Amino acid sequence: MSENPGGPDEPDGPDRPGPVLAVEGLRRSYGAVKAVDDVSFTLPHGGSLGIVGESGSGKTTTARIVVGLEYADEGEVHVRGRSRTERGRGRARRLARAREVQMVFQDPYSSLDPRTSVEAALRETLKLHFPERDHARRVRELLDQVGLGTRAADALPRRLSGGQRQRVAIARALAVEPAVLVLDEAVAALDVSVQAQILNLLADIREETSIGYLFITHDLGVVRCVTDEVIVMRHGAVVEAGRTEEVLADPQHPYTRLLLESVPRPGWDPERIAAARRAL
Ligand SMILES: Nc1ncnc2c1ncn2[C@@H]1O[C@H](COP(=O)(O)OP(=O)(O)OP(=O)(O)O)[C@@H](O)[C@H]1O
Repeated sequence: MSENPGGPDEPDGPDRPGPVLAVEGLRRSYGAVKAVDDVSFTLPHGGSLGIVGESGSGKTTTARIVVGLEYADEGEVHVRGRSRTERGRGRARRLARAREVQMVFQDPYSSLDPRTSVEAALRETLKLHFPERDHARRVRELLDQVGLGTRAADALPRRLSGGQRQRVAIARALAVEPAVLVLDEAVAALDVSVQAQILNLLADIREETSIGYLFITHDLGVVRCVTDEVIVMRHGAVVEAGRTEEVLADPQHPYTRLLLESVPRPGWDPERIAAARRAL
């Protein structure tokens, strides 16, 4: 049987027409809570889309549905034109789904196995997805790509800083050569200077590869830095969407304006923001 579950009908690359990721009419409720309420968006090949909103707005649930960690009550997720919402059967299909979309989580401390060295973690992933390849060479390439020296290769996660761990998590995701990388608050736990390094690294990787990014964040600074387009979520629904620079320079929805005004700066008045929030 073919080990290529994608089959010959799975074209790839930036020249392929259509978005790399298309999300249509997603809905997910938990009891009476509409966590995701009719969310649609597309991500072009090699593009970077931010999903921004406050805690509880439905960003993470949307991301988890895209990755396949959560199911949708309604709606469709397509990667490279192929549906992800049909439940895949069999190991080969599961691996193929994992190769389509990878996720980097907020907490680099809990996302790595404390007993596994960096090199072993990368080798494990490579063995699973590309059993026939030269893993030693690929491990070196991946470490190089995320700016980690060979010294880091032998280290256990606890010997690494938060920024280094996040580099390992990114390398492990890249090892799978996904079409889409979902980053859920991936720099939120890091110091500001380390955040900037990781965001620069992600920008470089996007330039070098045709990978598309879906950035889940509450941080408008992150959105400004690394996304081309943004959608703003509130109470599970998309309230505004557009080019990042346009949305941030000229927000149309009162909630987006409030999010922008909520960023602390000199002369900032939290009382006024709280009143505006109550009025919304
Ligand atoms: N497994 C679950 N069971 C019950 N309710 C849930 C579950 N997951 C999410 N919710 C609820 O769905 C809503 C959206 O949550 P979600 O985590 O997607 O928002 P978010 O914008 O990512 O917030 P945060 O940044 O705090 O994670 C919230 O009201 C949340 O309490």
